Amino acid sequence: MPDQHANAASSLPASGLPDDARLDAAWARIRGRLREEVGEAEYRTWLRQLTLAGIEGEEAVIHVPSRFLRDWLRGQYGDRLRALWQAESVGVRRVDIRVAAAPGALRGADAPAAADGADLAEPLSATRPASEARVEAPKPEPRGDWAAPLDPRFTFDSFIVGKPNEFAHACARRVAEKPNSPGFNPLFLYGGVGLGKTHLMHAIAWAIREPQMGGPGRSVAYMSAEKFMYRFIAALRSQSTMEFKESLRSVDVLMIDDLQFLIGKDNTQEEFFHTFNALVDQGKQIVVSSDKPPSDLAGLEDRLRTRLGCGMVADIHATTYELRISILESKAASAGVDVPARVLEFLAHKITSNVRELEGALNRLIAHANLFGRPVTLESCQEVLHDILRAHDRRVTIEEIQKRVAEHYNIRISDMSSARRARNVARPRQVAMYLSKQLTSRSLPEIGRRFGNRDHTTVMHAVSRVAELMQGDAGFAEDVELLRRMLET
Ligand SMILES: Nc1ncnc2c1ncn2[C@@H]1O[C@H](COP(=O)(O)OP(=O)(O)OP(=O)(O)O)[C@@H](O)[C@H]1O
Repeated sequence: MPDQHANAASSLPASGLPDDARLDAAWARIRGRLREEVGEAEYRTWLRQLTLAGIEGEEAVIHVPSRFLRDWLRGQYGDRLRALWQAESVGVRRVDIRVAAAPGALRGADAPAAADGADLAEPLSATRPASEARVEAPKPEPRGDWAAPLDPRFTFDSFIVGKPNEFAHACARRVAEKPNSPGFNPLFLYGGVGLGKTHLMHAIAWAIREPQMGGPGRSVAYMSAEKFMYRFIAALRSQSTMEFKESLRSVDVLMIDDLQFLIGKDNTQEEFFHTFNALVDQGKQIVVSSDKPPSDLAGLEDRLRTRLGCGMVADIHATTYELRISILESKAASAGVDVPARVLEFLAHKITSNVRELEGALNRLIAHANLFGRPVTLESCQEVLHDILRAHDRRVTIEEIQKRVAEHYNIRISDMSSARRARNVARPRQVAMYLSKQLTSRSLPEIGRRFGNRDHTTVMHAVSRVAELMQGDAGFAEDVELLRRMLET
C-alpha cells in the first residue's frame, strides 16, 4: 500500500537507495521469477511469506515470520535471492533474511504497487494466511502516486519512424505536446505484438512529465489495464473506492496499456468507463493502447467501445524491410558496435515477425561479439542466431526454387519439367532438384513429380551428382551456395 511504502523508505538509510518505485518493481519481478522457478505450491508454502523490509546500504533486508522459516530459506534460497537481486542492478549485493517480530510487511506480497503484475497470478479473492490478513485500508492515493516506472529507453528520440508507424507516431507527438487537442481525445493506439505500442505510450508519458517552461510537469497516471483492475479491486476490498476514483480523476493524463485485458472484466470496465467520462468531461487526455481496434474488442461493453473510438484511432502496422533496417541501424549505433550492413540486411530479411524479436537477435549478436572480442560477421551471425534463424526459416516452395534457378542459369522455367537433356538445361534442373531436397521437406518422389513427373531415382541421382560436382569445382559450389542463401532469405 502506498502509505506503507512511504514508511519503508523513510525508516531506512537513504544513501544509495534506489527510488521506491524501482525497488518495488525489482522485488515484484524477483518474486515473480521465484514463483516461476519453484512452482506455485512451493511458492505459496514458503516464499509468499517473504516481505521486503527495505535496503540497508547494499543489503536487501527480507523479513520472515519465524526462525524456522528464516533458517530454511537461508539454506535453500539465500544464494538464489542474492543472485536475483544482483541481476536487478539496483545496487543490492547481499541479502539478509531476518525474523520480524510482528510481520512488518512494508512491501509485502499483497502490496498492490507491484509493478509487473506478477502478483496478479494470485486470485485476489484467495484466502490468505493469517500473517497476511492484515490489509490496512489504503489512504487516498496522493496526486502523482500513479506514476508507474517508465522505461528510460522508450522515448520519442529512440523511436524510429517509418511508413508503418508514422501516423501513430504523429498522433502520439501531438497528444504529448498538446493534450486534449480537438479530435485527439481519447487517443487509441493499436497494433500487433511487439510493434512499439508500449514504447510510444512511454514516450508520451515521458514528454508529458517534462517540466513545462520552468514549472512542474503535468501528472500522468500510466498503467496496464491489468494493474488498473488490480488497484480497483484492492480499493473495493478496503472500501476505499471513493479515494481511488478521486485520485485517478486528479491526474492530467490517464494512460492505459493493453486495454484488451479488460475484456470480460465487467466491473472494472464499468469503473473505467466512469473514470473515462469524468476525465474527458474535465478536459483531461486519455490514451489507450490495445492489440485490436475498438470495433474488434468483442467483450467490451458497447458504450465503452463507442467512447473509445470517438477520438483518434491510430494503427501501428507490421514493419517493412526499410523500417527494420533503420531500427537495426539505430540500435547498433546506440550500442556502439560496428555491425556490417550485410548482417543488418540479413537480419531484416529473416526476422520479420516483430521488433522485439529483431532487437533480441541483434542484442544477442552484440553480446556475443563483446564477450569474445570478435567482430560481427555474417558467419558469426548465422552461428550465434542459429536457433532463432531456424525458427524464422521461410518455407521455400519448389516453384520458387525452380524460378530462381532458371533465372540464374538463364533458362526457361518450363525446362525444369521438360524432357530436354542438353547439358545447359539438365545441369540447372539438377541443381534445382538438389536445392529442393535441401530446402524443403518434400520427399524424393514428390520432387520428381514436380520436375515433369520424373522418377525418384532421377532426383536421387541429381542430388548426389550436384554434391559431387560441388566437391570438385569451387566455382560451381559457390554458385549453388549463393542460390541457397538467396532462397533462404
Ligand atoms: N519504431 C521503433 N523504434 C525503435 N524501437 C522500437 C520500435 N518499435 C518497437 N521498438 C522496440 O521493440 C520492442 C517491443 O516494443 P513494445 O514493447 O513497445 O511493443 P508492444 O507493441 O507494446 O508489444 P506487446 O503487444 O507485446 O505489448 C521494444 O524494445 C521497443 O523499444
